[in-house]
Order: sequence, then C-alpha cells, then structure tokens
Amino acid sequence: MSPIYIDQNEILKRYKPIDAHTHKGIQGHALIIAGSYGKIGAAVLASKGSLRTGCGLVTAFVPKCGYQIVQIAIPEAMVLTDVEKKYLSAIAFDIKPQAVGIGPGMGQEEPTQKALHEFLITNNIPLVVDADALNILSKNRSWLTLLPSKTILTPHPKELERLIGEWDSEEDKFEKTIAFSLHYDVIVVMKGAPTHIIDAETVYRNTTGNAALATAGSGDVLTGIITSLLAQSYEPIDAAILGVYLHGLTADIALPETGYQSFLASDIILTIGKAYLSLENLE
Ligand SMILES: NC(=O)C1=CN([C@@H]2O[C@H](COP(=O)(O)OP(=O)(O)OC[C@H]3O[C@@H](n4cnc5c(N)ncnc54)[C@H](OP(=O)(O)O)[C@@H]3O)[C@@H](O)[C@H]2O)[C@@H](O)CC1
Ligand SMILES: Nc1ncnc2c1ncn2[C@@H]1O[C@H](COP(=O)(O)OP(=O)(O)O)[C@@H](O)[C@H]1O
Ligand SMILES: [Mg+2]
Repeated sequence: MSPIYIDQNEILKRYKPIDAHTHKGIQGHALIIAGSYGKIGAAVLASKGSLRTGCGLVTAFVPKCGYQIVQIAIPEAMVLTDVEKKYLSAIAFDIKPQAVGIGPGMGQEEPTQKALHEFLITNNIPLVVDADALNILSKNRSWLTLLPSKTILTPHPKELERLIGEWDSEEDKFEKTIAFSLHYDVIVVMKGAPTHIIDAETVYRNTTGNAALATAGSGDVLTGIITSLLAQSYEPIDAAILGVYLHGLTADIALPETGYQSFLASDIILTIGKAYLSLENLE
C-alpha cells in the first residue's frame, strides 16, 4: 500500500474556483441532520462549516430544543425541526438538498436509530455519515447496505474500530478498511494524525493539519465542510480530499496566532477563508 499524498498538486487538480456568474441557487444546498439535547453545538459547527465553504444554502435538521439555538447562532442557516424535543425521531423534509451530512451530536436513542433506518431506506441523496450515525450503523450492520454508492464515512479511530472491528497492526487496519470500502462501495475518511482516505484500493494520505485539531467539535466541522463540497457537485472522492486538506490547512495557518492549546473548532471555521485564499494564490 503506497499512499497518494494529498498535497498542493493533488488539490489544484481538483479545486474548482468560483464562477463569477454563479448564484446561491446553484451553489448547492446542504442539509445537516445533527444534534440532541446538550449537543446542538455539533449541528451549529457542522452547519457553519458548510456555509464557510461556499454552499449556497444550508439547512439544519435538529430536535425542537435546537431551533432557537441554531437560528440565533447562525442567521444564515435555515432550520427544520423534528417532532421530538430532545432527540431526532423522524427525519422528514420537503426541501431538495444536493447533499446530506448526518450524525454529529445525534445520540443513539432507540427512536433516533429507527429514524436513521427509515431515512436510509428511502434516501438517494449523496451522503456524509459521521459520529453517532456511524455508531448506529455499527450496531445495525445490515443497514450499511442501504448507503448510496460512494457515501463518505468519517470515523475517528474509535468509530472506525466499532465499524471494522479491532486491528492488530497498522497494516491490518488498512487491509480491513480497504475490504470494508470495497464491500459497501463507500469512501472512508480515517480521521487521525494524519488522516487517510480509502476509496476501494486507493489510499490517500493528507499532508495538512496538526495537533491543534485535537479539540471538541473539529470533526463536526469537517462533516459540514465535506457535505458542502458534495452539495456543490464535487465528486465524492474530491469532496473528501479537498475537505480534509482545507480543514487541516486552517490549523496550519492559525497555529502561529493561536498556538496548539487555544485553537478551537470555531477557529477552523474562522480560518477557512485564509485557507481558500492560499489555494487561489497557488494557481
Ligand atoms: N459541542 C458538541 O456538541 C460536541 C458534540 N460531539 C458529539 O458527541 C458525540 C460523541 O462523540 P465522541 O467522539 O466524543 O465519543 P466516542 O465516539 O465515544 O469517542 C470518544 C473516544 O474515542 C477515542 N478517540 C477519539 N478520537 C481519537 C483519536 N484521534 N485517536 C484515538 N482515539 C480516539 C477515545 O477513546 P479512548 O482512547 O479513550 O479509548 C475517546 O474516548 C458525537 O455525536 C459527536 O459528534 C463531539 O463532537 C464534541 C463536541
Ligand atoms: N493530533 C492531531 N493531528 C492532526 N489532526 C488531528 C489530531 N487530533 C485530531 N485531529 C483531527 O481532528 C478531527 C477530530 O474529529 P473527531 O474526533 O470526530 O472530533 P469531534 O467529534 O469532537 O468533532 C479529525 O479531523 C482529526 O483528524
Ligand atoms: Mg466526531
């Protein structure tokens, strides 16, 4: 297994600069399905990640308790609510998003598990699956076959272990993840230091990012970023690659100002602009 390094060259092959004549109606609509009582912040962080990466419209689908929180935290986002107050129980919407990001802060209540199952049965919108949605799939493995082809899964190491089982070496971990990617026809973003992306037998290794990212919510922001790129018609593998690269680049750019310790997931969101500008300067 020799990885393809995700560096400036790889990014410039994939990055699509903004068309001067674009408008919000064609810049993609991302739907973030996330949050539960005490973890609405995860939905906020993911939705902001989507908005800051060029998505024309972003809707957050949250339990009722998240309504005011999201509306006040992000006036740019639209909000749909579940019938339940504290957790998701029935995922229904009358909008037409081009991509859905599901899972951050969602919890694993029984009704939430059922809601995910029912959503997956009918859904054919390109999908990013993270956090508790991954944990629910690990508990209900037959539902993995319901994922659309090239769905992007973004597990951290513990979530990966729940999905593929324990590994006894780094090599074994990659073999198991490649087998998983082939079996379910999905892309696996193996978050870590560094992050690897597995698309069938191809392994990509990210070159940006640092330990400043070891902070609550940084994965939630990544979910929003990748969902946004997917909604903007990037191919799933390109959305995963560009998303992971930009996410890491924000930490590299911010580090001289924040140091490792004071960097927050919100700083990823605040630094995405500089990360994009650095891509434009490379062209
Ligand atoms: N503001 C909000 O609303 C926030 C909401 N959030 C939401 O909370 C939910 C629970 O998410 P979660 O990831 O904290 O719980 P969980 O899956 O049990 O994993 C924890 C265990 O995994 C491991 N581990 C993790 N990273 C690792 C690494 N790099 N390298 C190695 N190991 C690593 C580590 O295990 P250990 O090493 O301790 O055995 C750790 O104890 C989820 O929905 C999320 O979106 C959060 O995003 C926070 C902000
Ligand atoms: N030491 C590190 N170096 C580089 N990246 C890191 C490091 N620690 C964490 N990250 C990145 O931060 C993110 C953490 O995601 P995750 O564990 O899902 O956080 P959360 O669930 O709190 O949002 C991943 O993108 C991961 O690659
Ligand atoms: Mg996470």
